Amino acid sequence: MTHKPEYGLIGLGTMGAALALNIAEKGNKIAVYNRTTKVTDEFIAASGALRDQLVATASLKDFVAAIQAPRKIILMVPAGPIVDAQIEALVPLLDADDLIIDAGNAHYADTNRRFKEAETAAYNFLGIGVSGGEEGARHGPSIMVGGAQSDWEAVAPVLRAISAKYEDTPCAEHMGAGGAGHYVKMVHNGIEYADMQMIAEAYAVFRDGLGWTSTQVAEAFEQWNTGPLASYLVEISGKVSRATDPVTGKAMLDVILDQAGQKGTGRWTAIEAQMLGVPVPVIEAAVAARNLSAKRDTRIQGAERFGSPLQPLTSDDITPEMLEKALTAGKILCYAQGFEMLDAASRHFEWSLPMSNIARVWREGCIIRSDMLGDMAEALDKSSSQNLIFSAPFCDMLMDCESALRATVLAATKAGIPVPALAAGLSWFDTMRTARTPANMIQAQRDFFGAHGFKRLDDVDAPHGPWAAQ
Ligand SMILES: NC(=O)C1=CN([C@@H]2O[C@H](COP(=O)(O)OP(=O)(O)OC[C@H]3O[C@@H](n4cnc5c(N)ncnc54)[C@H](OP(=O)(O)O)[C@@H]3O)[C@@H](O)[C@H]2O)C=CC1
Ligand SMILES: O=C(CO)[C@H](O)[C@H](O)COP(=O)(O)O
Repeated sequence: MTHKPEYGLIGLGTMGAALALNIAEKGNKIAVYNRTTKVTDEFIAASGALRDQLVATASLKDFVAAIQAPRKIILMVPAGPIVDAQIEALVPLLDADDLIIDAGNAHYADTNRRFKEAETAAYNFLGIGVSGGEEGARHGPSIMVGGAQSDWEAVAPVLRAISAKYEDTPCAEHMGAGGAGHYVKMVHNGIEYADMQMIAEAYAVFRDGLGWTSTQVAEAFEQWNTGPLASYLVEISGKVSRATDPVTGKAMLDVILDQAGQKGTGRWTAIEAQMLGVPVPVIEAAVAARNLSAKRDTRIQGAERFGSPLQPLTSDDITPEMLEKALTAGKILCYAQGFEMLDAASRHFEWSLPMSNIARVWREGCIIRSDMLGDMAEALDKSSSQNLIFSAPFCDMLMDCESALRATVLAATKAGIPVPALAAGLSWFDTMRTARTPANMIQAQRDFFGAHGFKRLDDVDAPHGPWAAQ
């Protein structure tokens, strides 16, 4: 008699189908269910040698019945109300001790709420962030787990087995209780937005400033991927720059509309950073840039009304080497902001986030994987709360790259090329090394119009200004 699978997965879309095959390939039988049965049939038909590991079901009732209790059921459906509806449909069919694992990009607050609902209804729940896109889900994603330690331990062998490996170390870790896993995934995506935006800004300097072709841009990205910027996003930027459109024969990038999509995780990161009072201006600039990109009609109207600001640049203004250093600085600054946010969240939500292990889990499998993360993990091992810009080797790297970042922002500004994320990184860095900011002016203004009071630099006990007398 064949054993029933312990695992089941609902939602055979891009991520769910790949994850189910990954789980099957690692020697686990898995039951699958999809709202549209035709998709299940096609998935099974294409499953090849893994067919015997898969148990296809056509109803939720059959799906639950096909799994051995205590069941481990992975949801890979769009985040939000669909997850709630799926849980609501599932729960009446479950036994106590069954475990629901939401593996989509849920908002951590929804995940916290779902934990409470699970406690009341007596099933177990995990919220896990999965990164790596379709390829990662199929062959090794980075996995960030939130929930009870005992539930993590129940699934850890399988999650570790399917995860990406960095020198044999699985990129799957328990981040903490409740929504901790989804929170870490959210910040991962915020950094992803910032990383992508800064690469796009470098592309803009090449394309609009130096007049480079996509092939020339591809060469620069390919070169950069052998140095400190070595990362998945730089690698794929080289690939997309090199690609040719099979329809027109033009460079692929030259036929793609300049409106960036978004599902919301970057925006959530910016909002949550504001809630914590942690500045993440590079991420905020990246989110704003996506929003601005969407306003194409207004931008076209602006170009017609005000004229394009674009001026050509020469190699006297900017070189690929300078841009590489500028991007290196920008990358350090945006990761520093992301980790500072995670440290603040860890304390605020009392999660004890494993800061250096977050960097380790991101070394492979996920979209922001990059060579720099190994050094970041070591720096966070030494001090998990000190901002990364103060840690070796990033302190020295920033000193080395700062002038190139400044020159890049200056050159781009002179040429009329918007570089909001790089400029935001530079301003943040400049502020972080300014012992006396102009915030004394803001304090004086606040006191003038609202008697809000201020602290003084000296010991004089006079917390208000002489405004009435002015
Ligand atoms: N794509 C990516 O690169 C990544 C995505 N994610 C996250 O993973 C989750 C899934 O994303 P992805 O695989 O890309 O999405 P897809 O759109 O490819 O697949 C969605 C799946 O959910 C099912 N579904 C949609 N609506 C409902 C509904 N109302 N009730 C039941 N099932 C429904 C679909 O079934 P049907 O066939 O019937 O439509 C399909 O199986 C999301 O939370 C996403 O943010 C996380 C990391 C990376
Ligand atoms: O989570 C991911 C990778 O880590 C997804 O690819 C994410 O959906 C991309 O976000 P957006 O659609 O907002 O660009």
